[in-house]
Amino acid sequence: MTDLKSMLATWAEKFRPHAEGVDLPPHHEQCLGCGPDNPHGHHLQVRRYGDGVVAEHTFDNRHVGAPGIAHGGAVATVIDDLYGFLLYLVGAPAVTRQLTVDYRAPVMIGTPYRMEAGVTNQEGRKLFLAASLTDRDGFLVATSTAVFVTVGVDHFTRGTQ
Ligand SMILES: CCCCCCCCCCCCCC(=O)SCCNC(=O)CCNC(=O)[C@H](O)C(C)(C)COP(=O)(O)OP(=O)(O)OC[C@H]1O[C@@H](n2cnc3c(N)ncnc32)[C@H](O)[C@@H]1OP(=O)(O)O
Repeated sequence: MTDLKSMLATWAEKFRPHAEGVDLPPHHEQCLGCGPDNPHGHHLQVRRYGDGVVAEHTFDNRHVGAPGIAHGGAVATVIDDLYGFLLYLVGAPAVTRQLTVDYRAPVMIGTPYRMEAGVTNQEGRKLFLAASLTDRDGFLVATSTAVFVTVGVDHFTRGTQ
């Protein structure tokens, strides 16, 4: 299990201002979306893009639903994790309260996609987020919205008790 103390030690580093186009740090080493040490993970790499974030991502054979097509849950996982990188720009930890995905076309295994996400509105603790997934021709394959709610760091200690 990821050591919470070591995660907290990197917290200030993660929430510092990030330059445009530079890779953002993973949430932690074992994160299913972006953790480099998770053998089952997606190893998502994300950059700041203006006020939002962007990633190029290719699903592989670990993420198959129908043959040759990515599992919808895998797609939702990666979108959810992409939203998690917006928190570095917002400057506060938050968790997913609601996630919707509109699957407009199949997401193909072995095909690179561009994913973008941004904050559309903020009301108190609630962050309203939106994301898109497009193929190399700019065809819109999936869209998403989410509501994240900011939490204190103590929220993350539950899994370690
Ligand atoms: C330190 C270590 C850090 C580790 C790094 C991790 C970084 C992150 C990694 C990221 C990885 C990826 C991310 C992940 O995988 S995050 C993991 C998946 N998510 C969770 O586990 C969250 C589970 N839920 C909770 O813990 C609680 O529900 C929380 C704490 C979120 C809020 O419980 P709380 O009891 O406090 O509040 P509430 O539930 O009454 O609601 C709060 C507000 O929200 C409004 N609302 C609700 N739904 C909607 C809606 N559809 N449209 C509009 N509004 C909506 C609602 O009306 C209310 O508004 P208001 O009445 O206050 O105005």
